[in-house]
Amino acid sequence: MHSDFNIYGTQLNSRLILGSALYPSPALMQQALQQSGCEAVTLSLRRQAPEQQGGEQFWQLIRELKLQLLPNTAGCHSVQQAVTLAQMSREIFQTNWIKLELIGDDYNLQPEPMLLLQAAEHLLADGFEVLPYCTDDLVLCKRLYELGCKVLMPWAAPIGSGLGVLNPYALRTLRERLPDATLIVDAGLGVPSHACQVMEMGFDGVLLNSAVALAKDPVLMALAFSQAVAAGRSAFLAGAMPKQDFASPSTPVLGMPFWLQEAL
Ligand SMILES: CC(=O)[C@@H](O)[C@H](O)COP(=O)(O)O
Repeated sequence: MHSDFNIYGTQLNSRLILGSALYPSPALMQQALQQSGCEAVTLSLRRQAPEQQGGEQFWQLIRELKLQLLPNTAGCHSVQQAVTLAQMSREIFQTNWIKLELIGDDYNLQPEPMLLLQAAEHLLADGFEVLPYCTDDLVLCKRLYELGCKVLMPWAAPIGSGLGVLNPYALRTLRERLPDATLIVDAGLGVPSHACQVMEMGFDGVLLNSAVALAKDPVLMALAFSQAVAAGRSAFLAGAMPKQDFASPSTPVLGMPFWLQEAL
């Protein structure tokens, strides 16, 4: 089916973006990415120290997949760090995409909103296509969008927590108030139903890592997430029935049964 999902003009058929860290082995990472059908993968120059990830084998397997690379600035705490890492990533990975992560609190890895705005402005002016990882705060998201970030990545919950959507009201509000922004929920999803939930809300996509990489069977979990994302998207397009506080029989009992009518 034709997809209208795009990131800064690059069309993607899958609305699932996966991370490349924390897998039991590079080979399992490759299989999980393949099984998920994802077309973009996020990776970090800083975190993915070659010796921790299987060295050259890691890069070889990533290259073989021929996915869109989404470098991220994971672990950065200042504008300067994030900008420098983004520039290095652009040179190495040959892409203008940058997932901008700028951490303001080390306990819950919460993004630093003020520095995020500064760094986004700087990178946009430098020709980057910026995907900021942000909280679900409406005003912050509006400011990032107004700066020129066409894609926003609000969190569902802290990275690696697996808690799922902590504030459905905030995410619903973002979707309603920023109808033209591409909104990808990033971080904190633990099980496929969490991904399905945000897709049903009308989010454009999801990005996740831990839930797949740390599953007992990452390959099967990758498949489950891709199915959940597709199901949530179809449900959003189909339009859910309205909720109500009272019962309404789904099998009408008005009138006379047809067999009784015939007998009379
Ligand atoms: C891989 C990556 O970019 C993470 O920083 C991302 O935010 C995913 O979070 P989870 O690991 O909670 O899915």
